[in-house]
Amino acid sequence: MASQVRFDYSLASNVISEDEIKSMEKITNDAKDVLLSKSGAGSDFLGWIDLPVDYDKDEFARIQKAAQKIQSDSEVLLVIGIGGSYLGARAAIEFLRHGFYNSVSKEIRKTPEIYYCGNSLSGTYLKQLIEVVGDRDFSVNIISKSGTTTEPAVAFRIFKEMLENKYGKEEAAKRIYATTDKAKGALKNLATEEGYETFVVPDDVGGRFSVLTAVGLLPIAVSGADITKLMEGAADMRQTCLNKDFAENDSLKYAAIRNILLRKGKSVEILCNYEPSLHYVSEWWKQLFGESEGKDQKGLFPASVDLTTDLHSMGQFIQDGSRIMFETVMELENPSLDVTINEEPVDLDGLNYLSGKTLDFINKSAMKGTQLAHTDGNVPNLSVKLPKQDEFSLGQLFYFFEFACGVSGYILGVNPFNQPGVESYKANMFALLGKPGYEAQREELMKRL
Ligand SMILES: O=P(O)(O)OC[C@H]1O[C@H](O)[C@H](O)[C@@H](O)[C@@H]1O
Repeated sequence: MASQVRFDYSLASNVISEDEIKSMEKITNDAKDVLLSKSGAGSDFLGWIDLPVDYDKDEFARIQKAAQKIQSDSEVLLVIGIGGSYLGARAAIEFLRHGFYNSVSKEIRKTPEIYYCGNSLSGTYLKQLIEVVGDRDFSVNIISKSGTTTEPAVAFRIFKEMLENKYGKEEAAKRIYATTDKAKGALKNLATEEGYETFVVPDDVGGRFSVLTAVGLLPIAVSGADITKLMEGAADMRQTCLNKDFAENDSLKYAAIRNILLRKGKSVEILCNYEPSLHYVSEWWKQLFGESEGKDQKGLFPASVDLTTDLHSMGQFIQDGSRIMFETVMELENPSLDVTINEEPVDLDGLNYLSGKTLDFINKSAMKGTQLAHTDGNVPNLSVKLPKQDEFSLGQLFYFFEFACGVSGYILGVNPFNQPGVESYKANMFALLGKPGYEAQREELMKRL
């Protein structure tokens, strides 16, 4: 059997009793039943459950073809999207491909440079990105499920103009790939009008659960990562999540333990990594859990730290500040690359005690030491073990967290699949920008500024 992403809470066993687990097991199994029987709130957004086995195979082939075309005719790919239309692709590419992807030589990378935009409203960022693209050949993947989100729409308008000026309208259209709703939204209309190749975000898959649709798959494929293996990993984890009982179902256990800790007053979960390549997996995870659970004045606040880096900035607080948090450590068990420390004839820096040791050994020692120190400081420590830095493991990890998130949301008693709270800032922003239809609200807001 292929090695599995696993969950381990043994270091937290001092704060969680067997009785608590027994009673949460029942609640967790009920939540799983609600999820799988599609009888809970938001049940029209459960397309992600079967996605790893039940996806559009023709579209999948089209994604691979489009990726090859982009690889052959572009030095740069711009991925325009925000939130769920951005974080999954970036998480995968940064985890699976070279840590200095855009900086290494083309001979090493072999695929186009990839830059992300439409994930902020900074003019400086866009201006500088235009400079980076320069006069090189480029393509654009505009990704927006709704097709109406302001940040990506603004960035797209700018790069669409740049493409049309460079290649002419007809040729530019062949370098624009639109991933959006199958029928509605401004982007869909634009794509139909201009003849762009389009990919579909299924109706029943919400943005933050969409990494295994064209949303994530096209940029990931362009980067040279193997999207077939990514789907296989997710499918493998799906089997476990759907079919195994609680005792052998780590995703269910993770959902259960985090809810036990929440009910004990731990209101912040910090996802930790010891590999820089996992940074954007944490960013993806924060949206997944934050938007799914943070509502009705409830939910764990999902935070993240990169370690050991942040031990030198946030370590003090975690060890010794307000006792409001627990940690979930993503542990990469077998990194694909490593470095060994050499012996120096004169031990001037005092590091000879590490000679012959690998960085991974030092890193894991730092991790274990930190886990014990934080446990002693009353920060319960959970761990998610990731066997390898490869597509199969990452596919498993994505599904592991998605399934836990759906179950955990139902344990919490919220609708894990909507995000009504996101609209408030948008309405204010539109009013302040003078968007037609927001006149009354604009007047009210202007009085407050
Ligand atoms: O894909 P889009 O429709 O452009 O949405 C992008 C993101 O922005 C929205 O405001 C939602 O809160 C997110 O859930 C979504 O992932």
